[in-house]
Amino acid sequence: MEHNREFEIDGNSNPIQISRLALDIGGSLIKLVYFSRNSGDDEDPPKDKVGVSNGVNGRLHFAKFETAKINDCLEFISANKLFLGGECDSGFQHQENCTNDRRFIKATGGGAYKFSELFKEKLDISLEKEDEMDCLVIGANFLLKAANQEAFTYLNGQKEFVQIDHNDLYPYLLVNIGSGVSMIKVDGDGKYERVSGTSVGGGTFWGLGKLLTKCQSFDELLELSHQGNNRAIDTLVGDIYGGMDYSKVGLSSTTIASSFGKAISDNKELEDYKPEDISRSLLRMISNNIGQISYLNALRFGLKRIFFGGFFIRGHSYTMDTIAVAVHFWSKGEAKAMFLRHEGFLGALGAFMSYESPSLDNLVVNQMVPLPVNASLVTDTNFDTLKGDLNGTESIRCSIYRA
Ligand SMILES: Nc1ncnc2c1ncn2[C@@H]1O[C@H](COP(=O)(O)OP(=O)(O)O)[C@@H](O)[C@H]1O
Ligand SMILES: CC(C)(COP(=O)(O)O)[C@@H](O)C(=O)NCCC(=O)O
Repeated sequence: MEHNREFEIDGNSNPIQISRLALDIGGSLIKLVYFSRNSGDDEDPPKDKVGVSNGVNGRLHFAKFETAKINDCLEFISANKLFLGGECDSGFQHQENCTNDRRFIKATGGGAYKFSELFKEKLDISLEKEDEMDCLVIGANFLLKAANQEAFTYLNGQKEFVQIDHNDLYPYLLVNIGSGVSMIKVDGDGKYERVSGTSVGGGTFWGLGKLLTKCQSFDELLELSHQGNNRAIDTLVGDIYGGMDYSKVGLSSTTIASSFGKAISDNKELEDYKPEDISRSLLRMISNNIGQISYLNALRFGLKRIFFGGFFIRGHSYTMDTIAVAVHFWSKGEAKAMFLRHEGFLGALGAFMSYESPSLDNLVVNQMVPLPVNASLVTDTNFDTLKGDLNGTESIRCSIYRA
C-alpha cells in the first residue's frame, strides 16, 4: 500500500511530505491511524484568507491487528513505510532541510510501554507515549465535533445518526469497552475524570467465549452469537415462576433471571450445549452488565448521554441493542446510549492529534468527510469487511491545514 507523499502544500516549490502514524496498543488489539495523500485528493486544497493554499487534502486510514500478532503489525508498518522510513521525526519531512532526527511515532495504550523495546529493535523507532485516558477523550471529542454521521442511537434494530450540537456536547459519559472497561466523565477538552471501570469487558467475552466454545477467533465467536438462543442456557424469570411474570417488581417472564443458570439444573456437560447458545448468552450477560454499570455511573453524575466506544461493540446489532435496552430500561428512558462509527479508534486518533509538528505549527485536522453513504451504515455486514481482514483498513477523506 504505497502512498504518494510528495506534493505542494503552499503553492511554492517546497514539496512537503506528510505521513503521520499513531498507535493504540491495547490488551487485545493494536489500532493504527495514519494520514496520507492520495493522487485523487489534490483538487481544491484548503486555502488561507488570501486564497493561498495552506493545507492538503488526504485520507485518514484506520487499521487494526491482534496484539498477540504484533509482528504482523510491525511488518505492515515497515512494508508500507508508514513511519516514513525517512530521516525525520514525527512523520513530517521538509525535504530540503530534513535532518536525520530521532525517529518516533506517537503511541498510547499499555502496549506503548510493553513493546517499546521491540519497536526500537525491529524498526529503529521510539514510541512517544501519550496517556491512554487523555487519548480516548481527545479522540472522542474530536470525532463528536469534526465528523458528521459519527454518533448514532440503536434501539430495537433502528439505527439513527445523532447530530451533536458542539455547544451542548458536555458533559457526557464515555464508556470504552476494550479488554476491560473504562468509564470517563467528560466535561470539556482536557477536562475529564475516569469515574469507574470493570474488568468484565471485551476480553472477558473473548476469553470466556474461547474457553467455552473452542472458537479460535473473536470474529468466529461473534458470528456464532448471531445464530444462538440464550434461553437454552439462561434461566428466565418464567422458568422460576412457572411461566408467569413477577409483576409485583416489574419483571416479565422473559426477563433473564440468571445468566447460564440452566447449567446448574440440567444434567448436561459443556459439550451438550450448542456453542452458539453459549456465545449469545455470554454476549448478553456482559453487554447487559456494562449497560447497567454505565447507567449507574451516569445517574451518579446526572449525565443523560452515554457514548460507547471500544472494539468490543464492532457495530454488532445484538451487542448495541442489549446495551441500549439496559440503559433505557434502568434509566426509565432518561439516559440515552449512543454508539460511534469509529468506536475502536478513539485512543489512536487521540494519539494522532497529539503530534506537535515544528515544521507545520498549528496544524489542525478539519472537517472529516465520511465515506460515501453506502459505506456509512454501521451494520454487521459493513464490519464484515473489517472482519475478514484484520488489517482491513477504512479511510476517511479529510483536509489538514495550518490554522
Ligand atoms: N478482530 C478482533 N480480534 C480480537 N478482539 C476483537 C476483535 N474485534 C473486536 N474484538 C473485541 O474488542 C476487544 C478489544 O477492544 P479494544 O478497544 O481494542 O481494547 P484494547 O485496547 O484492550 O485492545 C477484544 O477484547 C474483543 O472483545
Ligand atoms: C486497564 C485498562 C484501562 C486498559 O485499557 P484496554 O487495553 O482494556 O482498552 C482497562 O482494561 C480497564 O480499565 N480495565 C478495568 C479496570 C477496572 O476494574 O476499573
